Amino acid sequence: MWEVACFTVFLAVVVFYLFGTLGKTHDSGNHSLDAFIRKKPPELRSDGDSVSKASRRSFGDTQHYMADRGRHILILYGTEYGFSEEVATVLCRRIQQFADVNKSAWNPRLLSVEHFNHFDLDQEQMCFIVISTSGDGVPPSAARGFMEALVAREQPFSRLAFSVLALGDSNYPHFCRTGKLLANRLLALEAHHVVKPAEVDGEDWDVINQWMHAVLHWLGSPSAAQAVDLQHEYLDWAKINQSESDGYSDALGIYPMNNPDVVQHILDMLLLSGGECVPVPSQRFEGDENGVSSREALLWYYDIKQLTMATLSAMKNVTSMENAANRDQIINSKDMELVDVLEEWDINCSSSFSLDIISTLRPLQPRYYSISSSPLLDKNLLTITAAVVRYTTHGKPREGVASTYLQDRLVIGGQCPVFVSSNPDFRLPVQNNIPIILIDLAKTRGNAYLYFGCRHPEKDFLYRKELETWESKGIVKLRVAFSRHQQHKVYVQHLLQEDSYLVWNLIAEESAVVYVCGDAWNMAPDVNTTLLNIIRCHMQCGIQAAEDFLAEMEAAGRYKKDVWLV
Ligand SMILES: Cc1cc2nc3c(=O)[nH]c(=O)nc-3n(C[C@H](O)[C@H](O)[C@H](O)COP(=O)(O)O)c2cc1C
Repeated sequence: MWEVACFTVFLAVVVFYLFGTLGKTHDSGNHSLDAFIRKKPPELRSDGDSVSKASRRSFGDTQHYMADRGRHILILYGTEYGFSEEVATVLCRRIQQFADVNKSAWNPRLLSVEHFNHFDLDQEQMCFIVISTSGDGVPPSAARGFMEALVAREQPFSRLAFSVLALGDSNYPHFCRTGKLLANRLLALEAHHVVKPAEVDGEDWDVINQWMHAVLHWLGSPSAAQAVDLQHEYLDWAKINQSESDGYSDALGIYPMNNPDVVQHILDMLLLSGGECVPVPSQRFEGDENGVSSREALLWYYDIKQLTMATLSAMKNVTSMENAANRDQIINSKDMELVDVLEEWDINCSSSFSLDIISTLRPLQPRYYSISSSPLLDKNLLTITAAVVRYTTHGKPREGVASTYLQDRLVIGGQCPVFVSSNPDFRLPVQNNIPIILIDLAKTRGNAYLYFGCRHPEKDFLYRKELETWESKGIVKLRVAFSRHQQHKVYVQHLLQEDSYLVWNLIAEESAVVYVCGDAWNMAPDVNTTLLNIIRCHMQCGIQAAEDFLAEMEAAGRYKKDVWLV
């Protein structure tokens, strides 16, 4: 049962704050906002240890990064929401431990593919890449440049050994597409894979662990040592400090705060005062060297809703719940939150156990909201439009972390940690005389045709006033599909089909650009099918030719999607 209310958040002050403080140090306080702001410059680490910071290099380091000799391994990650980074960090730590235990010379270093200008795969001999798929089967935005550079590259790699761990979600039509493309591209460029690539559905740590196990097994084999020269060249990382901002801004990443009442309840059940010192997940945040209080950690740094298998396994060891079937039911139930398991499992807490539990939790991820304002109107104002998520499962009321934080907990005049995340592909055409067809997206210019879908004119017709004003001024031609207003459901694809001649004419005769924005699960595939039907009908062709036509449009940047699972 979903109760959804929409509202617009104005974030002028917040954004000013972000730009005003990035990179500066903060006086200590209850918590420093700087600590939350995701760093844009490259992350360089030789260890994946989330607690020890001794060997972590600051972004200010400009010395030769690979100053230590050894058998170098480059671990790359391409991430949108942080999970690839988390997995790559674990791999880095395991390789480091493996090298320590076996007294071998493996020397891993971890880097985001975002900074592909700062590493040179021609200089590398062994590279493991963890990369997710985002949008509608596209690379994470931070990985686009890297992927494009690889696609454009013609020269083969002479000696690169690699393996790819592709992260994804099989609920999406293009499962793990980026990782698969990447592995194929590297193979085509004559790199050779030394460990079978793997595809991970969601957070399936069994598959992740199997792949890491295979990586370590390979590193232990004589052929791995032979593959890598000990006398590896040094790379110069002096350029790494340069600002990488490209000025694009499409979504606002918000680090939300968990519900303080729920956090208090968890602290009570864990028998913690809230003042104990807890390390912050350093792979995500630049936190306090000495950790933060357990209350602050649970409020700002850790995900208390989506549990990891590590958390459940740790709790399983100390539960006094006898009934294994009930326990397993909880483990298998995806929407059990920390508070539920603590309540139902009758956990025997000790303070060290409680602190260990916290460190097994996933780092709290930022939530992304499309920016719904234009800098052309006011460059100091940034708005987002959010639906407040409240629902019921297992007989309990639940809430979305970020949307309820914005509505219930972030007070007017308050500050909230944010950063801007770009989607450079989802842009208006450079030539402004080209018509555009916008599907489920409220953004207009010139000859714009907007197909907007919602449930009911009185309930969720967002920006109705603005859109109708623009329509009356001839700025946009508006078509609205209501799914719950009349007896029959009407969706945007039905309106596109009705307007088949117009749509075809715009695409074929006027080189229109089509933008699809919103639901990745139903809407985007249905719109895709409708466009194929329109193409088939007007070109009098078969499905393959229509698919080729649409693929060409996509490759030419004339069919763009910004879609997500709702
Ligand atoms: C908006 C959105 C779009 C996604 N699109 C795809 C997709 O097309 N194919 C896929 O296999 N997984 C897709 N995923 C799932 C992610 O790849 C998966 O959650 C992955 O673990 C995220 O890793 P990251 O945090 O490193 O980006 C998508 C996830 C989101 C939130």
